Amino acid sequence: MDKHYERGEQINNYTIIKIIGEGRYGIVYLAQDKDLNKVVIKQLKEDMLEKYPKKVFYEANIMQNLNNPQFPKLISTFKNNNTQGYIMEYIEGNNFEDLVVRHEYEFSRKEIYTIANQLISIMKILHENNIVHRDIRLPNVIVRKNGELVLIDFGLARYIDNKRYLKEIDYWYLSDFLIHLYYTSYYPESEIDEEKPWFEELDLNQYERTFLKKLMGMDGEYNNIEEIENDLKIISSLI
Ligand SMILES: Nc1ncnc2c1ncn2[C@@H]1O[C@H](COP(=O)(O)OP(=O)(O)OP(=O)(O)O)[C@@H](O)[C@H]1O
Repeated sequence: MDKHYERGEQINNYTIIKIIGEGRYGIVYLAQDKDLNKVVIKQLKEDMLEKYPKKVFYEANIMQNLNNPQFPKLISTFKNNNTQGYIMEYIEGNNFEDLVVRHEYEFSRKEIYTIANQLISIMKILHENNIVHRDIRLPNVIVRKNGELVLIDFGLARYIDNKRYLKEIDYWYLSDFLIHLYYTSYYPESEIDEEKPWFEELDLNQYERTFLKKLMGMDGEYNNIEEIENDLKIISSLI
């Protein structure tokens, strides 16, 4: 059984405030230093450490190589008696799942294009560093108070190898992310709505539809991020 740190306990001079998540790989805590600066601590589960001693540190390794405000900074790794893991910068703000599900926020076209643009910039940094994130989903993008987006959770991120780990998977996730935002202003016409795919259900113009499909590889495919940027520019200029 993995140790679960309680409120007030310490990991490397950081005081635990509470658990904010627990997945297959680890237990995630919110903690603070003596000046009350918050950090996030990821404690790796013992069985995962045993099974995948290298893989479980990919996230820390990749974060260490990304020095940019669009990603949380890795502060340090830790190894105590029975626990191991890493400590990272805490990003204050709402994630997109909170905005969509809890706040029921309806995104306008203009906002969706701005978000798409920011996500593309984030993907550009990643891919230039040869990293594919593989999990760009609503809960993994936080909006800071100043409107900047931050991508978190590099648990599935890998170095691009053009065999198993391809950059195109992030294009697919970008499309899926944007489709979720389009759905925030979608209201079915009748209660008993027939099952339709998103590209028929959503009120998209032909450029948006092709853009989203192409990102998913359903209608041709993008070869690079510049092509994606160009198409988004055209779409944005039409509103
Ligand atoms: N650097 C960070 N700053 C702020 N919040 C964070 C940060 N990293 C993770 N979180 C939050 O902590 C919670 C758990 O994090 P995370 O998703 O990485 O782990 P998890 O619980 O194992 O989830 P999953 O199994 O879905 O990957 C989430 O609510 C996430 O928004």
